[in-house]
Amino acid sequence: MRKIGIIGLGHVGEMLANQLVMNGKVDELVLIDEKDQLAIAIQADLNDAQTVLATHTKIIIQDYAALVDADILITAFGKSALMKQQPMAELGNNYHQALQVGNKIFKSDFSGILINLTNPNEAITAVLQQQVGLPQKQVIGIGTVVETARLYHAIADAANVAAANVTGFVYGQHDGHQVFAWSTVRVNGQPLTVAINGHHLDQSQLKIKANLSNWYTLDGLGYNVSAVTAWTLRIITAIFADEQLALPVAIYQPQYATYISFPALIGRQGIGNLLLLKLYPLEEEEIKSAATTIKHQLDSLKNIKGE
Ligand SMILES: NC(=O)c1ccc[n+]([C@@H]2O[C@H](COP(=O)([O-])OP(=O)(O)OC[C@H]3O[C@@H](n4cnc5c(N)ncnc54)[C@H](O)[C@@H]3O)[C@@H](O)[C@H]2O)c1
Repeated sequence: MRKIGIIGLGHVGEMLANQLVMNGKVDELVLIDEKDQLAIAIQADLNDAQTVLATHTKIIIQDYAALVDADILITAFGKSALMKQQPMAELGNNYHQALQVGNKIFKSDFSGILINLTNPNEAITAVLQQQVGLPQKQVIGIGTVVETARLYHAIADAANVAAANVTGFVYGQHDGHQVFAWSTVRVNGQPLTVAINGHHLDQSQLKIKANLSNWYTLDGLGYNVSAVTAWTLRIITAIFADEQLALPVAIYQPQYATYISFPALIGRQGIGNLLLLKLYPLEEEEIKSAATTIKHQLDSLKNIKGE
């Protein structure tokens, strides 16, 4: 039996629940939000939709105790409307929510893999890991997975190839101190220093295009939802199938002594081996600097702890 929990049923949590149920990807789904009526509404709506499906998902709502035997828990609580002010504007609010939610998860005796989507991603993942008390390899953030996907999209468009032909990673801090590790990027095995499918690709243009994709989405919708949902589903599949899939998720990286977005293998155990790739010295420096930014963000939380 596959059992998943989702905490926070806003744009992202609701879409994720919808995709999991509609595609028959889960046998039991636990849905939790601070708004009771929202959880009741989503449960009713999904159960109505299930009348046409050949699969069935048992949907449980507002019950932390039901997480005890869940395989995977997604945290997607927050207040994404704050991001219109600036990318890290959710920090104070989400920190307080993370303390409360983390404590309730701890009391539920949940022992599976926690995937955190809440922003600021690396910092909140670190806070949740502390609160929940699970081993670091079982507490993962979505990190720079979506930034990496945007880079694939930009390269695929510029070189007229499929995004699936692109590999490589953006490291660092989601929505903040991102590090585009060009040394890791390949298109069908070729580095960007050679012509790709007859196209000479300009790194700074690719970076602008990747960031623009985020800008267009936020400008028109006011939030991001489809890409993060699709990649979370991809991670869920990798966990259930024990794939050892490499993605730049937010993980505890001992070398930097902090949670940071860094490529690692994902499987049934959560995080397996980290990918210690040979990067350009400048990239190494930038990752170190991103780690410092994340540590400062975590330090700043100590000052608001007493609120
Ligand atoms: N990493 C990414 O690529 C990415 C992409 C999109 C969103 N996000 C982040 O994911 C989070 C959710 O995004 P969204 O657009 O769905 O937000 P949203 O504001 O639409 O919804 C958040 C939901 O969380 C609920 N909530 C708040 N505090 C709670 C608590 N203590 N317990 C239970 N529920 C609680 C709210 O009631 C609301 O329904 C945000 O932090 C957002 O920044 C990350």
